[in-house]
Amino acid sequence: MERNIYLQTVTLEEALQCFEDKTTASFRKTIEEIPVEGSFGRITAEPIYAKYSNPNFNASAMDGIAVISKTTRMADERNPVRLTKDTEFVFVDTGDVICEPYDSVIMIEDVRIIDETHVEIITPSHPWQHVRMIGEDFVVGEMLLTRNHKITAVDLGALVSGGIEKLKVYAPLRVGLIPTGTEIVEIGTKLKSGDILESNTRMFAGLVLESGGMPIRYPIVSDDKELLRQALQKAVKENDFVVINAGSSAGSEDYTASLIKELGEVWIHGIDIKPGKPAILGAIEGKPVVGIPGYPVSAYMTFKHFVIPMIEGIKPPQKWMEATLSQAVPSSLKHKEFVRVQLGNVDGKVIATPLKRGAASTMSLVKANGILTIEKESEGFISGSKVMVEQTRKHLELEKALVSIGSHDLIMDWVADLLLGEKKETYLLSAHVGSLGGILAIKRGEAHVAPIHLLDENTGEYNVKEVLRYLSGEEMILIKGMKRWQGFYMRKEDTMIDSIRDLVQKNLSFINRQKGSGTRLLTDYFLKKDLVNKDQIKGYETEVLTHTAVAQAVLSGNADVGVGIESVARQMGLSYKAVAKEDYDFLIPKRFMEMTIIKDFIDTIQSEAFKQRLVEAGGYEIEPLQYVSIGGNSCKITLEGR
Ligand SMILES: Nc1nc2c(c(=O)[nH]1)N[C@H]1C(S)=C(S)[C@@H](COP(=O)(O)OP(=O)(O)OC[C@H]3O[C@@H](n4cnc5c(N)ncnc54)[C@H](O)[C@@H]3O)O[C@H]1N2
Ligand code: MOO
Repeated sequence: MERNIYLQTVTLEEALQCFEDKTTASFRKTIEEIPVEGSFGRITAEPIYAKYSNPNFNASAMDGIAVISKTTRMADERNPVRLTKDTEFVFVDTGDVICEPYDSVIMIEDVRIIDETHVEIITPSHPWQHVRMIGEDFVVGEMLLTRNHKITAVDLGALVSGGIEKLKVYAPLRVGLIPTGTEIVEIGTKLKSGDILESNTRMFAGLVLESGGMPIRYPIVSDDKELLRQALQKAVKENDFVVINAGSSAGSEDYTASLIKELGEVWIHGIDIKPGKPAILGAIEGKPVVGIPGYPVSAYMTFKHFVIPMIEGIKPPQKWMEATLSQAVPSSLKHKEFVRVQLGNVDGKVIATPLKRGAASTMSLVKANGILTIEKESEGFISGSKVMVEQTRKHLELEKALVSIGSHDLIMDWVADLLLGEKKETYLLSAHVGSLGGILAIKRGEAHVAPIHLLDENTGEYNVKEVLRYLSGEEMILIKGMKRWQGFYMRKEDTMIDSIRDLVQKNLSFINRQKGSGTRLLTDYFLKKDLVNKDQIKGYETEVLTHTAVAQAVLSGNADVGVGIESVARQMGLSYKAVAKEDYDFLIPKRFMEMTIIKDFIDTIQSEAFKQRLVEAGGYEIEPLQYVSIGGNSCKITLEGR
């Protein structure tokens, strides 16, 4: 069995430098001449000069009459000047040619029509008044665009006005994309256990297009060295740049590095970054070849660092901003790490909420609008640290982000969707850290809203006590009215229970929620009520962060029973036994209540469309909203509905 152990790693900076040095010598861009109509988004290969002036003649800028300026010099209120058609004036419209002897235009509003052939004016018209002189915009021979300029829509207008029919641009870099792996299958295949849908090169194709290149995607190649060799040789022949996806690490069937070495050279294998460590940089026949690690986030990171700048010809500009971390991000000291974050603006402070760290988490890429870099040999950051974050979605305005941190529920996804559907501007960023985590985020000024459901066992009341306990200083609004059902998740055949006691008696395993979540509190309340000790529960120590993760564990057989909301049980087709109806409240600092994003949020949860979704999902009830005002150690209900 052939294995390649590559643990020789270099820093990202060294790798970038090496790649840049080695490729500029060997790698040229071809230039092509194309019609102007097809040049949008292309990069100019030479400066472009106007063939015509704009305008190309003296043109009237207004509807009116063209006059000879010197004949109007004496006009005033008391001594109007009378002009005769065709010798002293002609009627002109905007854009008409102004030619000798005329040199000036008077707007029609300022002309008194006397008869068919005579007009009078009462103010002099100075030379070139309301005339766009030849070349006013640009003159023949003037440079319209420099070289290395990416052609935009407005540039197209200027080019055509300047008479440019064809222009020289760089041929888009042809980027060959080879997906590899015996377990990798095309979209449309019915998945068997072990199959993985080929998604990385689809993402790459998008990234190549976004950067102005031309993606050429090849069929999936299984882990067979000969087939891979053929695919690689073909791609090298047909492209300027080749990307091989997966097979980069130390597996017994990871051939990428050894093949590139056989056919060309490998400069680097292994970079001190996470995700993205096993990346390979090399060349075959003078064309750069990059071996990309298979995990989607690793794939994205290496593509972003090594392929995109090569396509664009320049390193794309980065936009950095300072942000406060809402959760700790510890690091292992071993690599430079890239953590995907959600950036939002709370009270003028940019808050970065870290997303899932795993290299296989595609959703962390989908949800992120920023990337936080943790340098090698750094222990990471504690919650509340000020960090610099690279913004990845510049079109999203942070001011429009409604930051929600707290308990998990599917309804937050529906709210997000409805906000963008109906309000179109406010977008929801929601992080699931449990109810207590939500209250603490509000306390630290890191969220606008916290969805919470914390039961007070003694009174049966929800949330008020905990809000008072942590947030007695500032006035808070607790929006009440949402109710939801929680119960046991079970598989139909074998794991049916009616109570926690049954769970113990039937010796079934449990999947728990994290400490600080409302569902964990509810579970502990069931235990107390049924006089069951947590040590009797198999799996009590295994925690996950969401209802969906609990349901998935039960569905897959990794656990037998869990506690969660009804809507998720229905969505995932699990058996379910209802046990408790709880208040799912929204905690909002009073000072935010007048913000548009908060008003949009409240409008949305009161909308018919939202209620409709609750009905469709099942397991929810919504009553007219009540605003409970909590602050200064007091609690009063101030408003009913809106
Ligand atoms: N013993 C070691 N094992 C691994 C190491 C290591 O240092 N020592 N590194 C790990 C790291 S870090 C990464 S990253 C991965 C890279 O793996 P490969 O590039 O060899 O890729 P595969 O093993 O073929 O695939 C891994 C994984 O990636 C996903 N994948 C692959 N191709 C696609 C695709 N076209 N579309 C979507 N997803 C894809 C899939 O989940 C594969 O299972 O190696 C670790 N191992
Ligand atoms: O480099 Mo791997 O990408 O850390 O997962």
